[in-house]
Amino acid sequence: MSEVPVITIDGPSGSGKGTVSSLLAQQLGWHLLDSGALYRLTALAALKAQIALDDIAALSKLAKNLDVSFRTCNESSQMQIFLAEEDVSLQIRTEEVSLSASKVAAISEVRDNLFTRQQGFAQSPGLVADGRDMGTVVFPDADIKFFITASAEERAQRRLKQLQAQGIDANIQRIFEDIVARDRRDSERAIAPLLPATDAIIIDTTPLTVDEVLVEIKAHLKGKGLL
Ligand SMILES: Nc1ncnc2c1ncn2[C@@H]1O[C@H](COP(=O)(O)OP(=O)(O)O)[C@@H](O)[C@H]1O
Ligand SMILES: Nc1ccn([C@H]2C[C@H](O)[C@@H](COP(=O)(O)OP(=O)(O)O)O2)c(=O)n1
Repeated sequence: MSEVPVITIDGPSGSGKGTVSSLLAQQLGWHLLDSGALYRLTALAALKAQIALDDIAALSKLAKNLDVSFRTCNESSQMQIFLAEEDVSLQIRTEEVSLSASKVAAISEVRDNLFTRQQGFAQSPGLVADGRDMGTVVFPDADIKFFITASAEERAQRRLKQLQAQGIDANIQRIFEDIVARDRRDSERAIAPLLPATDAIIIDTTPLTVDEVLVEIKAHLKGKGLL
């Protein structure tokens, strides 16, 4: 067990881990770590500074010195993400940044330089940590670990709806292919690959709504005395 209670929620793109982690953190009144955002911010900062995605020395320096802050907007309870005082909450979600983030995330020096920063999010009264390696690498002693997944087809459909709701024109075949390619890169990389921790509770959300996933997670939290 960790000093401050930590819940880890790992899983592939579009499994719903971001939605579920954010709702759970709000409902518990705990802190939230969106670790994927740190990789996205590193990628965005590299694109802005025109640093090549194979320049390991420059990228790891960028990750180390990233000037980022996460702020909760009082009216909407939505998280706003700032890079050097610029609100980049939307910029970090573009396809270009998503693709670049998964490349940057495969560099071990970048991961090492983001490690301590991520652990610093574990503050009282507790932390919900969302990512790929929260339960395996960053918080191996977490109080409870979840790995949430869904079929690639379902995840592509969810992403399509999400983009359409934002008024973004999208193509289901392209989204599906991107998801499969990103899954492959995230799972096959040598360092911190996308894998459930051996002690993770695995939830297949393909047939479930967000509320049903939360109900299932909370039942496990109750069982562990965390609720
Ligand atoms: N269980 C679910 N059923 C249906 N849609 C979901 C479910 N979980 C998440 N979604 C929707 O799918 C989209 C992707 O979810 P998100 O939380 O961003 O995934 P991730 O963080 O794993 O990439 C969002 O629009 C979200 O509202
Ligand atoms: N702990 C983490 C979190 C994300 N990553 C990688 C995986 C993805 O390619 C990028 C972006 O992650 P993010 O969770 O924001 O992406 P999705 O919302 O799941 O599509 O970073 C990682 O390697 N380790």
